[in-house]
Amino acid sequence: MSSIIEVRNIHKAFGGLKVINDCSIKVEEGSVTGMIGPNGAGKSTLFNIIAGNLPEDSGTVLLDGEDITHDTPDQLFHKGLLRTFQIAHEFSHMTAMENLMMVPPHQPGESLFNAWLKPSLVRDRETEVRQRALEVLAFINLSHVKNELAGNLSGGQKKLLELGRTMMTDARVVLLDEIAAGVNRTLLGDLMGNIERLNREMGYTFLVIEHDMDMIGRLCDPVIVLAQGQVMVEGHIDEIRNNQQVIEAYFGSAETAD
Ligand SMILES: Nc1ncnc2c1ncn2[C@@H]1O[C@H](COP(=O)(O)OP(=O)(O)OP(=O)(O)O)[C@@H](O)[C@H]1O
Repeated sequence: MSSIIEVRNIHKAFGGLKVINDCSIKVEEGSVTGMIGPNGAGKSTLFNIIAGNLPEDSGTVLLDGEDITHDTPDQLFHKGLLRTFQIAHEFSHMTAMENLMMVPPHQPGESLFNAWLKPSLVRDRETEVRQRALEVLAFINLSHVKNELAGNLSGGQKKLLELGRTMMTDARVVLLDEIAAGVNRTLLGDLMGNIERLNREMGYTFLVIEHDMDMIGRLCDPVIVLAQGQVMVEGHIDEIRNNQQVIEAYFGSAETAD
């Protein structure tokens, strides 16, 4: 396997606080790589840098060997690197189906020029997008709520919809930031099953920040442990759980490594 994402020697400080400290990681293509670490370890900061939401102080991020350090989230979206975001306020007033149909980039329907001159193209494209949205809803088991406003969905259903949005485009790498938080066990099972299927059947690579160790244990291999803005250790979850350094890093924080 080759690296699809490579983070090289990233540094980031907020004022005098060094949060990411010469951090280097590799995410292998086709993997579901987990990232764990005590509160404040710098996991979200590193995610934000990879996803183009936060500038680094120094260092490089590569996607398939291409330097993407200064790409915007929109540019990364077009290159197939996405992160899930909570459904924004304005989207909560749209149905689950409409939320999915909003996603595709370069939708010809958005262009007045196309609407005037190529109405059939717009119609074809809309039919295609609608069809894909229906397939995504079936895949994520939300067909029964397709006409429900996103704001009325349960926490877990919203997470499924967020994952579904990544399926409306041709994603290659998806960054998941604590998607298990507040999701009930049944829907969490659905969510994990979908991540596994997207990985196995559609070749998605995932980088997952998660505090839920059951989810990390079931889905992720390898697991990277971040502490004080650096990689402390990387390996299979069983090695991580028994690693003395990791146990000590968690000791005294709100989380435990078991
Ligand atoms: N925009 C910011 N301005 C100042 N300090 C920040 C900013 N963002 C994060 N920090 C600080 O950087 C440190 C790392 O935060 P980060 O959210 O990356 O950690 P984390 O590993 O994701 O933690 P958690 O598991 O609690 O989400 C923390 O001390 C945090 O307070």
